[in-house]
Amino acid sequence: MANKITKITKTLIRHRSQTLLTDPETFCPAQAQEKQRAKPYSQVPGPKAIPILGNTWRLMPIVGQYDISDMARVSLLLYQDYGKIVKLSNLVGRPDLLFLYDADEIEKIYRQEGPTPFRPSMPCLVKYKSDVRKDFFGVEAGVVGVHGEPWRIFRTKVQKPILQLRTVKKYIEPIEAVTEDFIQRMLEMRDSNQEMPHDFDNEIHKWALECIGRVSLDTRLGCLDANLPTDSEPQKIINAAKYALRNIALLELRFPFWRYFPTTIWTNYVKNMDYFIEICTKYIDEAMARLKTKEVKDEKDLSLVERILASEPNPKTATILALDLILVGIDTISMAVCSILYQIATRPDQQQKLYEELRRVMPDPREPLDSNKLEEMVFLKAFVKEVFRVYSTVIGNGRTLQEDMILLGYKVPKGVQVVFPTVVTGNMAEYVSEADQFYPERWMKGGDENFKLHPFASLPYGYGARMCLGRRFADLEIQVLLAKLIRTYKLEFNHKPLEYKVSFMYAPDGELRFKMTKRKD
Ligand code: HEM
Repeated sequence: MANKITKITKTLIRHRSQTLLTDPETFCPAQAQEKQRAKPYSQVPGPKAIPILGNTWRLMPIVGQYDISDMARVSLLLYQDYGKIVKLSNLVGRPDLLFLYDADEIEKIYRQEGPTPFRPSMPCLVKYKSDVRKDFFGVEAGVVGVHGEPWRIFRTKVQKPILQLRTVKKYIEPIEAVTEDFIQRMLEMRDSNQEMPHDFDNEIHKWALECIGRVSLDTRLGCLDANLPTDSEPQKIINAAKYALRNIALLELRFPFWRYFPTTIWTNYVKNMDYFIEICTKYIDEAMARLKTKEVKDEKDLSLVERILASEPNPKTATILALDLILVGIDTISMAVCSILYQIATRPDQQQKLYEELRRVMPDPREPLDSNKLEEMVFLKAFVKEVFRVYSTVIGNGRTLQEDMILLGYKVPKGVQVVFPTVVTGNMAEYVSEADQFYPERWMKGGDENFKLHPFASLPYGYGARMCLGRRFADLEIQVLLAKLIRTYKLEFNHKPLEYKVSFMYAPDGELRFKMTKRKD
């Protein structure tokens, strides 16, 4: 009998300790209490939905109260009207959007995400990859618009070479060469007032495309040639990229007619995407042919594309990667550059500080850049971070919850798309001291220690396993351009101040007629 009791007691103790280890609520009573006290999801504040059209009408042209091009202001309005957690529910054909303006809660979501974070973006790209061109993409459809295990497998294959500093450093020289050509083009483009043409943003697009072509297709596409004919290949790629990205917001946020029948925007979108596949296949096949005849002694001699081709004999992987990099790597970087150049041109004191740093690091501007010199440009990097904080090029990031969570005291079910409006949180006094001041030094070591800077308030490249795959190249391209340009030229903007708008990215809206004059030394 005594034996039986001991056995039962032991079983109970084992069961109890297992429960303690596996059930977080028993393990952490505070969590259990939080869950008990949490309010239902239905009580999350937000604009009221109307029958049939739900809240989608709010994003429709004319009748809608929110203009997509004003999305940055919309996310601020939602915060001002409803507080730190706002639900936009009953959107036709898509799950609820939950806007979250609390950096601690954003941090909680990022830190708890599992091995396959789900970024709710680009349903039209998902349809294109998984349905319209399933024949081409198959299961290994890349990283953009791909989720779960297929995303993890693809990302694991390409992540190491693309994020390795060793690989990125190899591109300082090629990016510098592209940038020198671009600056030469800028000089040629100046009008009699030494100002850039009205469509200078198109020129920045060409520079971005030339950089991404060099990195992801191992080629100089020739976008910076003067008098590029409108039907030339590079101009066609630029137009296609612009079209695809600028229409994604319309396709995704407005009433998704394209899901039910092929609208004009959708049909053109598909044509553009098909064109990208054609271009990427052409250049990757050429790179493969070159690699086959190349004598390789060391992996270090290989370019990024060649490293991928060497490890993945099916060129499809390199082709799909190139496609993804081009899809997200042109507009993001060129809009970021439009914004950064506009800020440096309209802030002469900051430009002077940057110039002094560059003169110190690059006493002879004709000498090539290297990683040590770039490392020393601390003010330059801080300036770029401050532009991203105040004018977040990507206005927000997001995650689809893969587990139920308690956020700011509400029970939020899995499947809800949580939006992190970086453009608002990066400017909240609660997270950033003197948030309304443009102060790059806040990002520098040895700055004011009492300055608050919540690490999750401004994350221009996202966070975690799904973070921007091209961030190292983006940083490199921006640094090289700013360093080369401001070391030798003064940039001014002598026109009416520009407002920022969202045309997929958040950037100054208007003609970037910068005045460019040579410095004396
Ligand atoms: C300043 C320019 C750029 C900004 C602000 C930016 C920002 C971002 C952000 C916020 C994400 C989402 C990250 C997340 O979910 O946590 C992202 C993803 C991504 N970015 Fe960038 N990006 C920039 C430039 C580039 C460039 C130049 C490339 C290509 C060379 C690139 C390639 C990608 C790719 C492939 C993804 C998807 C990663 C994945 O889902 O696994 N980005 N970017």
